[in-house]
Amino acid sequence: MSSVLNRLSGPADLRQLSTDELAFLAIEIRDFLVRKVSRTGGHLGPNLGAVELTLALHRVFDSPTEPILFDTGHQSYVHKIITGRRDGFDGLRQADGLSGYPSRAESEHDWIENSHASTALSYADGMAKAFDVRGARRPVVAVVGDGALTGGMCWEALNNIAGSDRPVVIVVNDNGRSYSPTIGGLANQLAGLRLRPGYERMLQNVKGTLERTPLVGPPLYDALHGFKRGVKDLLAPQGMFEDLGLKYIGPVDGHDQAALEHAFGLARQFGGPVLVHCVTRKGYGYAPAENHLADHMHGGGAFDPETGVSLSSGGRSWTKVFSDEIVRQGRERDDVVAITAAMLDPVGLGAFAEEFPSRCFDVGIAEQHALTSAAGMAAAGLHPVIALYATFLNRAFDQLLMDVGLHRAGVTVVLDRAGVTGEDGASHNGMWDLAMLGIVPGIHITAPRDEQTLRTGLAQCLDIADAPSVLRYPKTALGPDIPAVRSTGGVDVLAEPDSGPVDILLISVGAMAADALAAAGRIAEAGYTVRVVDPRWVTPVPPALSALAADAGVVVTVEDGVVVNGAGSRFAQFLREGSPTVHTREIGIPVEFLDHGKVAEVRAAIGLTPRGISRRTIEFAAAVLGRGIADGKAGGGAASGEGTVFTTSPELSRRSEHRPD
Ligand SMILES: Cc1ncc(C[n+]2csc(CCOP(=O)(O)OP(=O)(O)O)c2C)c(N)n1
Ligand SMILES: CC(=O)[C@@H](O)[C@H](O)COP(=O)(O)O
Ligand SMILES: [Mg+2]
Repeated sequence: MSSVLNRLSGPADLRQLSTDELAFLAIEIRDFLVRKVSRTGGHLGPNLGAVELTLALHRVFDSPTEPILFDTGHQSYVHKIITGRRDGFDGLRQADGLSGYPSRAESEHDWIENSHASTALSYADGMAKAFDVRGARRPVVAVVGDGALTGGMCWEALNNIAGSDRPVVIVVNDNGRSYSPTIGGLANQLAGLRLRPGYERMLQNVKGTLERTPLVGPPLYDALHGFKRGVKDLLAPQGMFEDLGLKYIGPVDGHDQAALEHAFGLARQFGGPVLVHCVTRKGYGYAPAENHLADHMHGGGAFDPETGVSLSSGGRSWTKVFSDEIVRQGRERDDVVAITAAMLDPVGLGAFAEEFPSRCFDVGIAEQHALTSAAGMAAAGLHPVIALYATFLNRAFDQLLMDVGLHRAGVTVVLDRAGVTGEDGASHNGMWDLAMLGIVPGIHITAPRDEQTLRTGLAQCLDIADAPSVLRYPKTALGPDIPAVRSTGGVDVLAEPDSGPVDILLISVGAMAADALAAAGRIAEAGYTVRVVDPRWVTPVPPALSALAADAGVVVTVEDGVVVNGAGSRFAQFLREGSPTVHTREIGIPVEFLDHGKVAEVRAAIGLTPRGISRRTIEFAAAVLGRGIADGKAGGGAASGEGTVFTTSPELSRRSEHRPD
C-alpha cells in the first residue's frame, strides 16, 4: 500500500479512508513519531498511545468547528500531523519550530495551549456555554488523561458539565499512568472499569444480532438498551460518572479504531454531556516505550530509535543533588516526609520513596491539595517537603499563602525547573515564583548557586518550623561549586577588587552566579570596579546588603525570574529604606510569555547572558556615575584604577577565563 500519511492534508481526508488504509496510517504515524521524536526529543509515549483515538476523533467530529481540546497538550502530536503540520516535526520544540503543545498561532484546530494539566474540561464547559449563548450549539470534545483527571479543576468542571444538557464530550484517555501509575480512588475506579474492555464489543455483537432478528429484535434491543445500564453496572460499575449525571460510554479499547469511532458516534449522537472511557497504552506499538517501566518514554531528549536509549548523558544535575540530600535528611530526621504531584522521579523523590515508602506521598496532579495537605501534616508534627516544578506551584499560590503562610506552617517547597526551561514553551518556564512568593508574610526563600549551597539551603529550610520555606533551582546543568571569597552577614562575596568601595555591586540570585561572574569579568574589562555577591536568601533580605550597597556607586541584581516584583525589586525596596538615593537596576526575565527554544537561546533572546548582563550593567553605571563606557577605564566614581584587580577564589579565576557567553 502506498503511503497514506503522505497524502494526508487535513482531517477531511481521513473520512475517505478505508479500514485498511486507516490501519496502515496508524502504523505510518507511529513510525513517523519514533523517527522524528528520536531526533528532537519530546513526549513519545503519550502520543504513541493516542494514535487511534485521535484519528477516530477527527473522523467523527468536525474540527475546528467542533473543537477538540487536549488536556496538558503533550499528547497532541497526532492531532498536529492530521491537521497539516507533519512537515514541521523536524523543528519540534525548537526555536521558531513546532511547539510541543497545541498552539493557536500554528493552527485553527488548536483552541487551547496551556500545558498545565486538568484545564481542558473547564475550557470545554466555557466554550459549550458560549456556543449555547450564541445559539450555535455544537459538540465540544475534551481529551483528558487519567492523570490529569486527578486534578481538582477537572472535578469543578465535571460538576458544571454534568449539571447541564450541553454537548460536552469528555474523552478519558486512560492509560493508567501519569509518569508513574496514576494514584488514588479515581485511578482505582478507572482500573476497575478498564478490566472490562470487551464490554462495548460484546454490546455491539448483541445489538447486531437483535437488529437482524425481525419483529422481536428491535423492541428487544430497546429493552436491552435499558438493561445495558444494568449490564454495565454489572460488568462495569461506573456509578461515579452516571451518578454525577454524565452518560458513560465504555470502557472502549483505545486502540480499536472501529470501536472508538462507534463510541464517539454514540457520544456525538447523544447531544448532551457524555464521557467516553478509552483504555489505551502509553508507548503502544513501540517496544522500547512499552517496556520502559519508569514512564513508558513519557518525555525526554533525543534517543536511539532502535533501542529507545537516551542519547543525552546523565551528568550532574540539581535534581540529583536534591534527591541525594533529601534522603540524607530523611535518615537524620524522621519528621521529614515528601510529597509529589504525580512526578516522583522527575522531581527526584524516587530514592526517598524507595528508602522511606511510608513517608513519601504521591497526591496525583493536585498541587493545591499537596500544599494544604502538607499544612495538615505540619500541624500534626511533621516537616513536609513538597517537590514541584516551579511553574506548577502557580496554581497553589492561595494554598501557600493562606493554608501554609497564615498558619505559619513549617512546610518546605522545593522548586525544580525554576527560571527559563525552554523547550516546553511559555507555560512551563518557572519564572513567576520569586515575584509571586515574596508577598507571602513570613516566607523564607533561598536560591542555591551550586551543590554545596543547595544542600545547606535545604537543611536550613528544614529547620524553619514556623513558616513556609522555598528552595528553587533551574533545569540547566549543574556546574562546579562556586566558593565564596568571604562572607559578610550571611551574604557570600564571590568576587571583588582587593580594596573597599566599588563602582558596582552585582547581586547574583541563585544559579545566575556563573553568568554574573562572567559578566563581572566583562564589566571589569570596561574599567569599572565590581563586587559580585550571592545573598543566598531572597527573603528575608539579608541586612548585610545595606552595607555592601553603601560601598557601591550602583547596585544591579540579576535573577532567573520575572523582573517585576522579583528578587531585585525586593532588594531595591529594602535598600531604599536604608538609603533613599541608592541607584538600583534589576536584570531578569521580562513579563512576557516566552516562546519555546533551547534555554540558551531563550536566555540570549532576553539578554540573560554574561554579554547581556554586562552590557546593561555598564550602561546603567555609565548613566549614573557620569562616565561614558569609553572613558570608564579612567576609573573615578567610588573606586579608580587602570583596569581593575579583580579577586575571586583561585579556582574560579582560572575558570573565568572560559566564561560562558
Ligand atoms: C499542573 C501540572 N502539574 C504537573 C504537570 C506535569 N505533567 C505533564 S504530563 C503529566 C502526566 C499526565 O498524565 P495523563 O493526564 O494521564 O496523560 P498521559 O501522559 O498519560 O497521556 C504531568 C504530571 C503538568 N503538565 N501540569
Ligand atoms: C508535559 C510534561 O511532561 C512536562 O511536565 C514537561 O515535559 C517536563 O519536562 P522536563 O522534565 O524535561 O523538564
Ligand atoms: Mg495517563
